[in-house]
Amino acid sequence: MALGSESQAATTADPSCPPFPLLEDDGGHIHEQEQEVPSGAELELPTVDLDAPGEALAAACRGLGVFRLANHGVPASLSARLFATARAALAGAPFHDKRAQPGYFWGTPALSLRVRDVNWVEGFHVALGGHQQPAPGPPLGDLLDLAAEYGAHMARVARALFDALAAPLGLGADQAATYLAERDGFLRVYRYPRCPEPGHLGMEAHTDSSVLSVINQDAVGGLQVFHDGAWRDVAPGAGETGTLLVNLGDMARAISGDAYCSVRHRVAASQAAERLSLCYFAFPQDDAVISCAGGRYRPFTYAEFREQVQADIKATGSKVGLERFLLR
Ligand SMILES: O=C(O)CCC(=O)C(=O)O
Ligand SMILES: [Fe+2]
Repeated sequence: MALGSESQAATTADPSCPPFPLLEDDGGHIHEQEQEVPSGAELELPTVDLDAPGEALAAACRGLGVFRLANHGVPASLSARLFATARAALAGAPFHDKRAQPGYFWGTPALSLRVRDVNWVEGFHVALGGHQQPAPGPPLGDLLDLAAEYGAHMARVARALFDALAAPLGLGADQAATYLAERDGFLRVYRYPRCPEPGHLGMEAHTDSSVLSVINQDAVGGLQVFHDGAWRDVAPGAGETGTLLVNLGDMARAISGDAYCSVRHRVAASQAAERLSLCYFAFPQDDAVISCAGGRYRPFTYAEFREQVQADIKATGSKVGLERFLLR
């Protein structure tokens, strides 16, 4: 059931693609456990209006933990320019050039260390929050400039959503401020290249460690949400200039005492079309003590949580997450 040889990683003919390992003769064994889980019908998501989030937001957070966001105020022209630049920087550049660029990654090493589970994805990790980046030439330099402008919109959106979803939790002013460091989040610019064979995931199943994550995707689709015991497709909607998609992460679940849902999700790889997405993640401040009266978790700092996740991934290849902090 193992790959013939990890050293025999095959590349596709496309020079923009990283050397993703392909299966040799026993196609389809990857993610066999995932594939035992049934696939259900497409999942309808609720829509929240950022101008009037109200009860729709609270219901979406308590229910699915994922929703579409309308009236988000991100200019369609900014989104379109960012996608075009991302396409040029990823699909339009040879792998050998990209791998030398700051922030470039492929195969999501942060989520899995096992070669056989490598994810069919590449991208750039862009730290927001004013860290001085060396200024590379175009198209990556342009991408970073646009990402900074887009990141400011994401911070605005995240703060507005957080204040609305935190209100019913009765957080103090200090908690409301430190539980979301919206300007210090990061942006991942993903490209899921066309995959030459079935049985691969673009991104394996996980919950986000964030407070909340905001996904902007093209019209290709591939995102799936685990709901009622099945993997359900999420329609991409109108694509890059339409509604955004928001999902809550582990920190929203912890500060709400499990009232809010940190949704399990993954991305299917497609043989038919490549997919681009821009994902923004907002976290608590590193030293924020996450606690919830009557909750199931012991108080922990966000830095502690992040370090535990990294340690678990290093030791086992997978994230354990909040279970690690359960009160004994
Ligand atoms: O590309 C996407 O739509 C989702 C990516 C994702 O789930 C993640 O980066 O955590
Ligand atoms: Fe995610």
